[in-house]
Amino acid sequence: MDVFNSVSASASQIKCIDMHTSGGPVRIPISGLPNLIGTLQEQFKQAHEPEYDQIRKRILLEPRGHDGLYGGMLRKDTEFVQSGEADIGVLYIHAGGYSLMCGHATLAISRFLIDTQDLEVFPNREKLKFDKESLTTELRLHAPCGLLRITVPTMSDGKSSDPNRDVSFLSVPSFASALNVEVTIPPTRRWKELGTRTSVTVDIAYGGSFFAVVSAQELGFANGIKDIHDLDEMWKTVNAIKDTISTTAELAAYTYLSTSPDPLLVNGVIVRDETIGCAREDVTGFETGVIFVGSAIDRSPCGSGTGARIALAYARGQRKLGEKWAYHSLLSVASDGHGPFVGSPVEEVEIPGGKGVGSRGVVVKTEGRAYYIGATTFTLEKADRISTIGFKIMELPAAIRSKKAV
Ligand SMILES: O=C(O)[C@H]1NCC[C@@H]1O
Repeated sequence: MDVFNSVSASASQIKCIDMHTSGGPVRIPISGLPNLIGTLQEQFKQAHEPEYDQIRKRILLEPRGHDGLYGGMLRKDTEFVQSGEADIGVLYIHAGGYSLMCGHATLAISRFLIDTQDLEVFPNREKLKFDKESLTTELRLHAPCGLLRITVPTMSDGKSSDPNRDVSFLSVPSFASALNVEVTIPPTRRWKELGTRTSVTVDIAYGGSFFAVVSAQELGFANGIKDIHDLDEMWKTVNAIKDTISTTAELAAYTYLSTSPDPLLVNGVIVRDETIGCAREDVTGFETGVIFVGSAIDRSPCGSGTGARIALAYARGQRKLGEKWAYHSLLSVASDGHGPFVGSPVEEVEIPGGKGVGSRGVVVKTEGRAYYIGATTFTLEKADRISTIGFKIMELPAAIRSKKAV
């Protein structure tokens, strides 16, 4: 224990709680956080500055983390916390940067916020209302995309979360911004399964961030996801779609929010398959999605992508308010159906500034479970020149090419 204790006690330590939501890893730093100030959007911007961003890189990149790792930096002071609209704020972090929304991290962070009684970490913890009847606690989280309203199953002591029941959250309004748009794939970026076709038909929807949604069959995989043998190859396919949307003005126009002057662009591509998945007693249907976000495949069924897919189904008249659907990931299907997210549209709303199909949207409720997997203290020794801001092995060839000869 001597080395364990001395490393844990080092001056440069960052303490983290590690969890996973349906396999999607979530790291929650609870000490050593950057001192960001201002509104949540201002903090979001500041966090990108190298002196602050090195904390994110140190805990999420290699050798301490990996490409698929997500997390949440709790923000005790935001404008919504000051006005009493939120209990606490969060900045979602991942190995590639920062995101507006992360459903799987929200589910994990919410359990942690019920379990912690440490007022240094969560000053408003004692103000949360525990409902003895339903054995749940309500939590309001100020996220970069807006206010999330969360219900956490709680044990009868009111002080700890119940891992045997689903956490759920009501997200910011989700909407379909484009149904059946044709994306013409440049000749050099076409994939084998596309055959002689030159374009694919995709949907674009918002669930806290924008997703392009396309069926595996439309991409040319006749038997759906089962026909996908090489996930590395699939990146080329989804990146061709994503890049074409971003660089084609009339397609990028589908990724605007009225609150933002610039397009937000497509955060991820969801390759869906309605022919596989597993039902649950309380759902009317299911589907499976392989979610390509940033430089990683989502291990979880993707909370923001669940909102986007429900908005699409609702816009097509395929889903009723309150109707539950199970959203599976590759992992939940491979795990005998354990760990889907269950989503349902709960309220139809107007989307400010929305056009056409995007003028109406839905508030989506997403349910899922998160579990603790560890509590870690990371350290940085002064002599260590490699791990200060971490690295991504796949980016090293490009980094070497851009260096001057020494
Ligand atoms: O659950 C989600 O919303 C996220 N999972 C990784 C990428 C998405 O942001």
